[in-house]
Amino acid sequence: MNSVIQGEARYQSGFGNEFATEAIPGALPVGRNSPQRPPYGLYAEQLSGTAFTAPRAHNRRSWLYRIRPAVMHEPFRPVAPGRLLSRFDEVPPPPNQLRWDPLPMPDAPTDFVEGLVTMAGNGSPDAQTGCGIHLYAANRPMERRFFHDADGELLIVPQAGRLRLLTELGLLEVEPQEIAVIPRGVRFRVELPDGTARGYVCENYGALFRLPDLGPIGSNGLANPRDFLTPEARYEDEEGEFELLAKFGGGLWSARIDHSPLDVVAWHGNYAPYKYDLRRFNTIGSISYDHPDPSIFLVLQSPSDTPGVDNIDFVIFPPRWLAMEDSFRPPWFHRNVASEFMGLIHGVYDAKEEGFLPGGASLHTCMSGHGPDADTFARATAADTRTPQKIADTMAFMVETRAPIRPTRHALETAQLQHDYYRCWQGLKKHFAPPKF
Ligand SMILES: O=C(O)Cc1cc(O)ccc1O
Ligand SMILES: [Fe+2]
Repeated sequence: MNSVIQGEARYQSGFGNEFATEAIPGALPVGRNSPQRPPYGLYAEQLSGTAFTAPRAHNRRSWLYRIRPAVMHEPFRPVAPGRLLSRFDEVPPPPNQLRWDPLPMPDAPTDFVEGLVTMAGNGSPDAQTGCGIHLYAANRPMERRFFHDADGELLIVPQAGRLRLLTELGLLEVEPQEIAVIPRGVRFRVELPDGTARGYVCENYGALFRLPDLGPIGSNGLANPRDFLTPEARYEDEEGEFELLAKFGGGLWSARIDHSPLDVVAWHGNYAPYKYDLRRFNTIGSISYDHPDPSIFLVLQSPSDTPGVDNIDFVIFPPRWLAMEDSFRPPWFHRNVASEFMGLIHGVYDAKEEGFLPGGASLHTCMSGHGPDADTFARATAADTRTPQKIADTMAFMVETRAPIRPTRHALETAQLQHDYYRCWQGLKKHFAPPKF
């Protein structure tokens, strides 16, 4: 088997492959999914991430061979969801440009789920369209508790501190500048190897993230499929008092469970968590003139029902060379029918000299004007564009959505909101000098 070993974790490479993995040799049934008696007394269970009848190219499901079936837990009861939300009608969405300082690390003991704070979103889990955009800041591991999100798949973007994601289908270890995707419904718990962790989560209510078509780019480029890593099977055989948390219907629920649900000894299929190192992205740009549309930086897309118009585009702005001649090289001034929520993982973003901090966030909603701040404009209009320029030490990302992104009440009332954000454009000078006739 083509195994990729990183630290303690073992992965299989490829995007959406038909993987097959067993923690004990012989645990995977051969030739059928649901034999009368699966090997070693395991239970067979199917986990479907798309409709049974979805076209083969988009059909995602896995078969799990586990010590106990997932149904074995006590009833779920609602619990206070903290600041984790799936409703975006609390406040009228302002058309203002918004920006936030990083979320402070918590004072009180806070695990990954407790540390989730919803900043914005659109659509709804029931409608199976849109997304929730959350930040997290955590300082303790999830102990004796597990979580699954029935509302959407979770795209996790660590900004500070590594995460150990122990999932039903195996272990993912991710660090800042890597991302992880946990499919809808997959149970997991999060440990913090560095003691604390902070980052972003995009909860995708719509179609599963996939790699975009490459069109005229050809058969390689952007995020290459083999750089996506899915864990090999790994299981816990533990009994005791545990808690199973579920996000469902926008709410948070809790059930007692008397064993670890991470008890999948073997699995096969194409519905599984994965991780990707954003530094592997094959960035493509202009080698003649002009700054291309940010779609050139697309890592993963969640398509909508309208061809070419995505529910979510997950886009990154990685280190790269700028070679465009006689061009304004940074992102241009623009307004967009789509809405743009951005985060900064590392370094400085090339459209903002200051104020957009690692761990911070910005939101430029449908048709709100934005672009380079006054300092960036001054620098870029004076730059010598006869030579290429390297943008190094940077990693920003954007969650771009078809529907307007609506901030939560918390996002508009938090102390992290930068009330003076608009000022970064107020220094743009009038340069108009018409010819005198
Ligand atoms: O607004 C932004 O900073 C994101 C962005 C970057 C870019 O290179 C082109 C368009 C765009 O919206
Ligand atoms: Fe933009």
